[in-house]
Amino acid sequence: MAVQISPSILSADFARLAEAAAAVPNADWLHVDVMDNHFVPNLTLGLPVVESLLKATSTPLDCHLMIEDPDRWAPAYAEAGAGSVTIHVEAAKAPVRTLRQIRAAGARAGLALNPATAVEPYEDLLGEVDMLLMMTVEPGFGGQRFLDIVLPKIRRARGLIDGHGGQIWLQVDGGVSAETIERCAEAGADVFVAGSAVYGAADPARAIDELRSAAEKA
Ligand SMILES: O=C(CO)[C@H](O)[C@H](O)COP(=O)(O)O
Ligand SMILES: [Fe+2]
Repeated sequence: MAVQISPSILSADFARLAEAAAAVPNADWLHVDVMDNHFVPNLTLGLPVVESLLKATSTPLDCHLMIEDPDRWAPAYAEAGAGSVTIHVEAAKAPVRTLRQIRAAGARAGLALNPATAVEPYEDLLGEVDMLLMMTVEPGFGGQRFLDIVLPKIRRARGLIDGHGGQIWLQVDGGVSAETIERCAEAGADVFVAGSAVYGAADPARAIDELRSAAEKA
């Protein structure tokens, strides 16, 4: 699978989100971190902002829901037009139903795992997902340090995906930079979220090009 880069607008200026989207025409996705101050200790944005962003950009939205009740809210993001909607296994009470609802609404269905959550118990859900998201920081904030301890799990997830034989993407999120992206790619990731490494750079589009070539080299 070709490398895909999904810059996280968490590190952009929330008063200028349309400009943040326009600054990265070479992005494959725009990663939107939805946080509710319950599942994670931070509060960001929700459905109304996603609806406005959808009107402001043609780049597909990759919505990462860090919320307590994804079963209630995830389908609405898909119905609104998000290209991908990811729910956390630690939060979902009915993940199979919710993943099916996301797909039925026309979006790609993602399943996210916190750094300490093992992937093996979710092997039977692979048929329900289009993407696995491996958190490489504890969710809640941008700009954190990449957790190397997640790399063996990324390798195991790659093995499970390859064994499954489907077209499941493997995303990494948290502390992904020019310095860490090669390790993620070597471990088998193919979709890379980067917030501070893109929006903290003087030239966000150039930062994406650099991340992409580093991942492609690995
Ligand atoms: O889900 C997230 C945090 O919970 C963000 O997507 C992630 O942290 C991106 O920011 P950075 O690349 O700066 O780590
Ligand atoms: Fe995220």
